[in-house]
Amino acid sequence: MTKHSYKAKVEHSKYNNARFSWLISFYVGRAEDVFSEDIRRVFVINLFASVGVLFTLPLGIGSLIEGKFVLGSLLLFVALLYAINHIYLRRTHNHNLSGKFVIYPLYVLMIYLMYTGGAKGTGHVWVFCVPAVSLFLHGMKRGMIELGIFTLALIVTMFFMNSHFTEFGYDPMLKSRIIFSFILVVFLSWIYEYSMSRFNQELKETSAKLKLVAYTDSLTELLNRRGMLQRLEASTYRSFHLILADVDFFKSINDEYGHDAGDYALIELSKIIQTSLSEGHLASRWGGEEFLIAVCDCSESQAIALAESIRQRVAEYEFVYLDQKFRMTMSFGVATMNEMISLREAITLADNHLYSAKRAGRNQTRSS
Ligand SMILES: Nc1nc2c(ncn2[C@@H]2O[C@H](COP(=O)(O)OP(=O)(O)OP(=O)(O)O)[C@@H](O)[C@H]2O)c(=O)[nH]1
Repeated sequence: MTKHSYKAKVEHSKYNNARFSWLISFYVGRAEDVFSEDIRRVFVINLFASVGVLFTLPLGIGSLIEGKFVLGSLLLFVALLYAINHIYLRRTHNHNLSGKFVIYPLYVLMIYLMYTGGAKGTGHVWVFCVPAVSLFLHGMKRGMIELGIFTLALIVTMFFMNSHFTEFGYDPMLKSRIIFSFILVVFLSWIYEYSMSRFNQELKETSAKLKLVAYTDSLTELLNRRGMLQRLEASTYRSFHLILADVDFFKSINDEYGHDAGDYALIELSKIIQTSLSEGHLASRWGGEEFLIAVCDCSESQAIALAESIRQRVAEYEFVYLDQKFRMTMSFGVATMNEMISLREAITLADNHLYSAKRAGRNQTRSS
């Protein structure tokens, strides 16, 4: 990475951190990727747990003051659970388990509210928050199954149990409408969750495609320079060998056989290079007719031997394009990156050695 692009990256991340600092401090204080699906889930569950505490705590205290001991205790218990859950999530980021601590107490609390009628018969007004939370936390399939069971539990509680709900004067027509409007909210939440998950999926696929295009050379399908640098910079290897290879007199191939034949030759060369490499080795199209190869887990002499074997395979290969046949050679420069020699320095060294190979007559490998 150049100094300039590194500085730009740091500046960009500072900007993002400042822009989203309230979000970051709210959920986990982790700033690498505020848009990842995992972090979005952690954020929403944390937000829900906080809002849950804000609602259930005063409602619980209010119910206790009104003398509703069971309802008040249940609300305070849920508030406590959500507060603990919030702390647990901040520490572990385990949103799968934490989500269960949010949704199951919510189901129980809502059924209890429907059964008792809540404060002055208003219990049912809270039930409409369930579908969105359930579908968000458990996804469309499991969320819908749980919502189906929950709806059945609501119907049983409202119509077939001697619930206190009846005491507040709700006639069957009104109760049916509450159930129907609940089902409508389930349906609307399902549509929303469905379109969101489709959108997220498409976003992920597009992002993967864009990354592929940004890091791949379209002609040879090898990594391009950006892709190779990114992989080398992200590598955990402390030392690897770089082989810079350049086609000899490629301009004359283009001039003599045409640009399309030149393109075909580059594709064939990339195949020869790729089939010469072992797993874990990287090959890239570094420039026009230049290829950069990175090999690790081997000695410098093995890297030179690899360059030599590719050189020989290319020299012996007959390129056939339409009715034209031609041969080509390549020159190679080998250098090593290690604790003493940075990636940039190793690339420059490989380039210098390649230049030496060219000056010495081409079709050869040079190293330090
Ligand atoms: N067909 C084709 N030609 C390309 C492509 N990219 C670069 N080139 C050509 O590669 C040639 C490189 O020429 P030079 O830099 O003079 O090098 P050279 O002729 O290989 O000579 P030496 O490297 O000194 O042996 C130029 O003619 C470019 O047009 C490409 O994608 N397709």
